[in-house]
Amino acid sequence: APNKKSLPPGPLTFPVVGNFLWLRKSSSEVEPILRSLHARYGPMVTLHIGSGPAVFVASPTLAHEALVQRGAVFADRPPPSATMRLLSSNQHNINTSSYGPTWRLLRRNLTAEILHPSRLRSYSRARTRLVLRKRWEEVYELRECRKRVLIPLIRARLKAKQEQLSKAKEDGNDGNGDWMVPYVDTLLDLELPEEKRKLEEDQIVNLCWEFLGAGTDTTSTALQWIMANLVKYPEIQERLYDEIKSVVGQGAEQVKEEDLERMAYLKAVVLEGLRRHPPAHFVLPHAVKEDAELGGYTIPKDAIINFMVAEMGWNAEIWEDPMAFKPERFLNSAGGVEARGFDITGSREIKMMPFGVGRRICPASGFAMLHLEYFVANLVWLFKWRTVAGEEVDLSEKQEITTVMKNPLRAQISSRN
Ligand code: HEM
Repeated sequence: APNKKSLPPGPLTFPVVGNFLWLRKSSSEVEPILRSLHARYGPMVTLHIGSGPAVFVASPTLAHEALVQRGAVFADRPPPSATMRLLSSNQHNINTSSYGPTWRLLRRNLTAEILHPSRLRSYSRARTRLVLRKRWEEVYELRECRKRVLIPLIRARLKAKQEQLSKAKEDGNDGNGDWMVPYVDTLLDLELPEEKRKLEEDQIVNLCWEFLGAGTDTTSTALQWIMANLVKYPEIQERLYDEIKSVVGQGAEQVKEEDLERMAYLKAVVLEGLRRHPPAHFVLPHAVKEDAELGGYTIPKDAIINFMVAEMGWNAEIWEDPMAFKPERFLNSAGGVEARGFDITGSREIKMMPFGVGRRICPASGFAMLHLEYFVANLVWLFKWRTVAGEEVDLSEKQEITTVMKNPLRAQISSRN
């Protein structure tokens, strides 16, 4: 029986250099090792890496207990490293701030003002247009698009933002429809709870960076995985095309946001993409403010605790034939409803958690779902996607900031009309 006073089991020493905080390289080296440690020791294991112990939880039931049932206990973040403190303007952004009033204020500002349904439409249109407007070459690389369009865009925006910020008060310029401006405006108005003062300029730039950074790589990675599967499995793409046609009607110029909720198979395709290929294989590191118990073990307050997102989505006790890409697993026998009603927040039970769950769940999960549906629907409605002659879609993974395709998707696309 586990000793109630002890950390979860694990190897005594573990020769990994690097840190887990930002899901970088080391996590891809550690993931297969963790898998075998879980097979040997059970659903919770401890690794001693860097400064303190890091506990990894593979069980959806224990994740639900920690993050949902006892959410407030497990909602903290570990103290940042010196570098991270600098990069986050001393923890003045959402993902690094500890569980408390500053975190709550910044997070509420984002969800209430920016990710609010009334604003979603213009954001998602602006971002979607970026990709759809691109010249579509016969063979097109989505990842190239990420590099060529999104990253320069972020750089330009940030630069522009810094310039705009210094001018913002004088000319009240809305930056010519610049879609970041409303967020900046909300940030200019905020007063920090403990310090009773407005945000400083670098903190505002930092929050904009978080907004762009957290949303761009994750979303484009998910999109690429989904499109890769639609190229690899043309019958799924055709079924999706048929569903879109039945909703928007022959000859429709594009799929509109309001059409999406009538497309159950579309939602199933996006969910299956996030289950089989979650962009983040782990959540961001969590911590507890006081020593806490979980699964019969102690989680000390200096430990990192993380949850194995990808493992949960691939759990054979929950998902039949888990490594196969089968959107219809989300449909009920009547062909709908279940996918539309699927609870991605895991509030009742966790079957997958691509956005995390509980207090620290991705604040943009709804936005990201909507955006992915909008992208996928339009890309399939406007173009037929096929493998490039003589090539096969390779679903091998590679760890970057997110888990991306080792061999980026290449596809032959042709206009549908
Ligand atoms: C497919 C797209 C996305 C995926 C898969 C995703 C996934 C995640 C995950 C796994 C976490 C960590 C949860 C935890 O630590 O427990 C997270 C946190 C976060 N995400 Fe997302 N995300 C996506 C899109 C976005 C977008 C579009 C934005 C912003 C517009 C965003 C903003 C954030 C922020 C601010 C946090 C930190 C939350 C906190 O610490 O309270 N994400 N996301």
